[in-house]
Amino acid sequence: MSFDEIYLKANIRAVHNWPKEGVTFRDITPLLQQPKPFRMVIDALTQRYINHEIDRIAAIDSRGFLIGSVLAYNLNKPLILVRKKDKLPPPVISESYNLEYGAATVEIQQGSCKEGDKVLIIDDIIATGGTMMAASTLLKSQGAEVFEAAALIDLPDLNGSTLLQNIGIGVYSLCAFEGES
Ligand SMILES: O=P(O)(O)OC[C@H]1O[C@H](OP(=O)(O)OP(=O)(O)O)[C@H](O)[C@@H]1O
Ligand SMILES: Nc1ncnc2[nH]cnc12
Repeated sequence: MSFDEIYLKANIRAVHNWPKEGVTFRDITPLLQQPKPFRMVIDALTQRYINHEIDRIAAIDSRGFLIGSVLAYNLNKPLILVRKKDKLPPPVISESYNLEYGAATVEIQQGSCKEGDKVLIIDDIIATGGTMMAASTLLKSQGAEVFEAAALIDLPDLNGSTLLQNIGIGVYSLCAFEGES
């Protein structure tokens, strides 16, 4: 593990049995409350994507907005909001999915991307991969391509990143919690 990964992980709090028994919630609020690790996240993602031909950034409601909007600003790219159900004004398209502790529906506005656009999806965490998968389905239904699915945290034990890679979606994360409670 690199020093940067150890440092980022040290600023993410484990909350056991929340929001449900058996789930270890990875709380990024300590990281957000300190400029240094938050800047590390944004700078690392900016460096990774700055020289790539990406047309748009899609950020996922709500924690993904915190990272994705700053990244879109840094990379000077249009921002697509992938929002929870009934938050975006119509016309929207919807996709439902399961996540580690429940089920949800996400939506994007029709016309938020164009045929052939290369879209980078940003979220805070990949767990089961259901949210990234739903976002990808919505974007692809509009003719866009997913450039990569990027997150601050991966939880490989929940197989989401493997699942995404198996269907041809590249995955990138800055740190992982594996075999850790
Ligand atoms: O890989 P998955 O199993 O889909 O889980 C990851 C998703 O779960 C969390 O979102 P949540 O729905 O809790 O919303 P929030 O960001 O508004 O807290 C997290 O922010 C990711 O979007
Ligand atoms: N374990 C977890 N911690 C934080 N966010 C999550 N989203 C899905 N699973 C999660």
